Amino acid sequence: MWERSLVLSAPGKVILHGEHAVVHGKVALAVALDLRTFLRLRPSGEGRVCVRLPGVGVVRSWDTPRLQALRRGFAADFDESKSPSVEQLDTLKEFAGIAAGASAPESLATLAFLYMCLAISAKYGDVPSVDILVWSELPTGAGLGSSAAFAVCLAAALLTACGAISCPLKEGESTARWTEEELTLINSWAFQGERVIHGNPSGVDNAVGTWGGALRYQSGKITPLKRVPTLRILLTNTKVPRSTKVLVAGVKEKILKFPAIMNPVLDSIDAISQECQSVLEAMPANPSPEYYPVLEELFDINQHHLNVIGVGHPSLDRLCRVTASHGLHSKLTGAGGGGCGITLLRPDTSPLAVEAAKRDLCACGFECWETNIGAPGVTLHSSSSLNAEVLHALSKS
Ligand SMILES: Nc1ncnc2c1ncn2[C@@H]1O[C@H](COP(=O)(O)OP(=O)(O)OP(=O)(O)O)[C@@H](O)[C@H]1O
Ligand SMILES: C[C@@](O)(CCO)CC(=O)[O-]
Ligand SMILES: [Mg+2]
Repeated sequence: MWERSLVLSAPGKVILHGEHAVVHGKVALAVALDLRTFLRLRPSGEGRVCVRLPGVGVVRSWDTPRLQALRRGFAADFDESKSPSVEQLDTLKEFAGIAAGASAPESLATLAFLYMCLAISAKYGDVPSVDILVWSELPTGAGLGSSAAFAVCLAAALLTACGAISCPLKEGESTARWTEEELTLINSWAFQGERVIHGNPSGVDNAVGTWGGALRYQSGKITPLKRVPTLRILLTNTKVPRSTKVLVAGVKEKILKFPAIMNPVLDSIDAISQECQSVLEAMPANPSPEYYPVLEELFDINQHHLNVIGVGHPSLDRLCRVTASHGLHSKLTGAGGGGCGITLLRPDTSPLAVEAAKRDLCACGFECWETNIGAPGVTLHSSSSLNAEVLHALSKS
């Protein structure tokens, strides 16, 4: 029986360059955000697994013997190296009463939870009777990697609860992280959760959620950036809803339809990521303004490319126009089609210019805030180390 309570968290992410192209083997540069998803796991001695996801309106619980019977009834093996099969997902949908083609946030979140719970139980031993609550500072479905932060939290909690990885938080410590080997296992199971939610993810979002910091990602290869300057980034949420799964599928369709037109665009995005990496690694920790014109131009070119591959949106065009009227450069981040955009702020951008841009963006109905990037990856917390807002959210849910 599991007897400990755990609280852990994983960060969201911002993709500087390479979204979508990374699904097709190109380079992406991504950084962890100071907005996180939190998961609390508590023992529940009732022979039930209970999951509450207030962000998507889910409250579900299942008897552990029913879950065990379902897992035993699966013909195919669960493995972190194999994609969830259509048959497995159909069986889980039927079990959870989710309609065949359902793609609502609550259906995908429930399905990802059930898949990970059963797959991890099948491989490492049954997940004990627990009560799981997930709460997030991230907007859902807005391009900031909320699905990956959710999947990373679930992977870390479930692997810990069934003993596949350690529980590294010692008495008296406020936070702790897992070993590299354990992080690799968390990342590979989080990727499975992303596969349930996204269909065909590249893995960049869960890599950032797991390792945090700033990294280069290409075809599963994760390389922390050598040096990351302090970048000031304004994040704007257009609040236009969209689905990463649908947008990724749309890009694939376009590539299949117009390979000779689309592949050079993806190659150009790849070159932008590489150029940006060279500039960032050459910049001192507190860079002077001279480095910024290149970074700004790369934002502009990539934003055009993202429109060409079909993931722009009038709200994002508006965001770019509004910030351009204040001399600032923006691009969409994540899957596009609405969601969030990022605006690069120069060290010499005056607070007045930032305030004026924010005011105009808010007047469009957008929400915007300045962010810090390079946050730590998945982390265990002692309850006493959590800030008041998180404690409040976890206790009232
Ligand atoms: N806090 C949460 N609780 C439960 N499920 C969540 C939570 N956050 C995200 N999800 C799941 O992730 C889905 C959103 O994922 P999606 O990939 O479309 O957007 P995103 O991850 O926010 O953006 P992007 O992939 O572009 O960075 C939701 O539909 C839901 O199933
Ligand atoms: C659009 C995409 O490139 C980034 C979503 O944050 C999808 C992926 O990499 O899985
Ligand atoms: Mg996502």
